[in-house]
Amino acid sequence: MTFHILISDPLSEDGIYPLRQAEGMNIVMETNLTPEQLENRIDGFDALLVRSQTQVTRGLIERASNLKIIGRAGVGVDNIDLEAATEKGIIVVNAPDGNTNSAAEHTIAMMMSLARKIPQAFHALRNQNWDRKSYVGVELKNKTLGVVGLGRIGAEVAVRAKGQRMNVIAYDPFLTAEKAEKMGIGYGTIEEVLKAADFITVHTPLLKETHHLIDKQAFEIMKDGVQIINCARGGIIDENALYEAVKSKKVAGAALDVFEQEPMIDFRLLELPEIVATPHLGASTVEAQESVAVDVSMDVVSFLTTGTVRNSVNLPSVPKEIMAKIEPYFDLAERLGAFLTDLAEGTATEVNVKYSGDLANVEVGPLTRNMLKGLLKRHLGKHVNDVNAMYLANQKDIVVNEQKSTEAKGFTNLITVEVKTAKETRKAAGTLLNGQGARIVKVDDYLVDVVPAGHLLFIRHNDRPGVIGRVGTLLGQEDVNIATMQVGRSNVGGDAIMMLTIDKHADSSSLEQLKELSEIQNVTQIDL
Ligand SMILES: NC(=O)C1=CN([C@@H]2O[C@H](COP(=O)(O)OP(=O)(O)OC[C@H]3O[C@@H](n4cnc5c(N)ncnc54)[C@H](O)[C@@H]3O)[C@@H](O)[C@H]2O)C=CC1
Ligand SMILES: O=C(O)C(=O)COP(=O)(O)O
Repeated sequence: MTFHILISDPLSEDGIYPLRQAEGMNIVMETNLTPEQLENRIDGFDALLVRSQTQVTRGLIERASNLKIIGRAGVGVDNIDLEAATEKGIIVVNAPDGNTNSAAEHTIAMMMSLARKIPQAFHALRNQNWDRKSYVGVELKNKTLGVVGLGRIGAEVAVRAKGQRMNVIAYDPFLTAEKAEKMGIGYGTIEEVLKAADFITVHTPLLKETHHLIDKQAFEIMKDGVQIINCARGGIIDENALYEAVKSKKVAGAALDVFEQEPMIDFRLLELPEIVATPHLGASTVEAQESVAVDVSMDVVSFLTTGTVRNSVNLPSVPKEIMAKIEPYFDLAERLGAFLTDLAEGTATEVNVKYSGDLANVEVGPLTRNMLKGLLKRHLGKHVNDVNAMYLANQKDIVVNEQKSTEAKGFTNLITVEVKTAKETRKAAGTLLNGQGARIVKVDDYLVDVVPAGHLLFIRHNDRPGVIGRVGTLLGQEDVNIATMQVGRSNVGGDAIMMLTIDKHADSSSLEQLKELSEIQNVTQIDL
């Protein structure tokens, strides 16, 4: 089998060796495509690898009928329409750690350039202007650096700034007093940080919530003569507000690596002598590029060949050791979902899944997604997978509840799925028997022991002498061989069930004849 991989932004050749070494990878590198050319090119590719340049829009995703994985060789995924990818069941992975160091070093370099006006002085010198008066800077020592966003890069910047003998104060919604104390930095609300700082550096992702986080009002509460650094994302700082704040001397200078529009088309900010800038070079080191390309290539190979990834952005990551525990149950969960779709009459409005026994102590999200995949695939088709199963369930207004219990009624593990429709509530429970594989052990309130595979008939009837024989005879006449049969009843002469495994799909006329037999209430065929 050959997988087709399109690399549409420049990636380190040394870093993509996991792709080059893997068998069956057809790698196409086309890094100069226009958005239109890319849209016309994408169909047929299984994987797309990008950096920040390629805009992976909904339009592009819609044209990518075969795409399974988008790999972002870097951190920020704001150039990828995650919602569209998730809806289509395309997994998005990134390389969150590989460029942290380079981005932090670049931030410090930018702050020092800004403080000592190095780019401006160099520019003057280049123009043969020996000017020592215009480029008097300020020291970093004893100044306060405000860090907005203390994640991987923000934290590395904070550590380095302390090395410059700066005081550091940070704001991050996840920053605790203990962590701040451990790092030897101060913390506060965003307002407190903005008010206290001589230099402010932003390190948040670009989200709806962080768009124009630093706007006109934010500049107003800052110290006069504050200096700003942005090596995170254009758009976190409102460029128009920054322009005005620099013009009015509120802001003494700004160092920018990233811009609202990239590549830059409006150079107005750069006309201000207080601005220093680089064209999004934070991650542009040999080391970072190799590292992010290796990480993302490994995930792409791993996903295409084994279905597992380490750094998914649109699917919660599960630690390897937990994955090893739950993976054996994926198939059972999916089959239970499929079984109940066929069993329950009407469309599911609520699905309750209960994990008992061993499973109560592990992360079960992936199991629920597999169960939903089985449940939804019947009606929504092959494109349902564990990436989009939860999204599709939400979209169809299906309420999904998870429950856990250490008590497993004699089994070491048990997955019980209850499906509610407008018409009825149906239930099935399954387990993995040591060495014997998956079994459905309960349907509604009846105990059974059925391998969840092949062609099944679930029959509800009245517990009367001769019913079982009549079913067997009729199926025999219809040339349908019964492989296994289980019976159960609520009480003698009451409601009863038959659960048959048959060797082939029974046609609808056979099912109609079965339904016409006296004492038969209902017949459901389930193909797993
Ligand atoms: N210039 C460049 O070439 C590079 C830029 N980046 C960008 O740097 C940024 C940070 O990357 P990482 O540190 O790896 O990400 P991260 O995910 O480790 O850290 C982001 C932090 O921002 C915090 N945050 C979220 N919303 C916030 C808010 N409203 N206010 C304050 N904090 C908030 C989060 O809690 C998190 O701790 C991203 O935007 C990334 O795209 C990353 C690498 C290179
Ligand atoms: O990793 C990130 O978020 C970056 O901004 C790096 O972008 P790039 O891969 O250099 O286009």
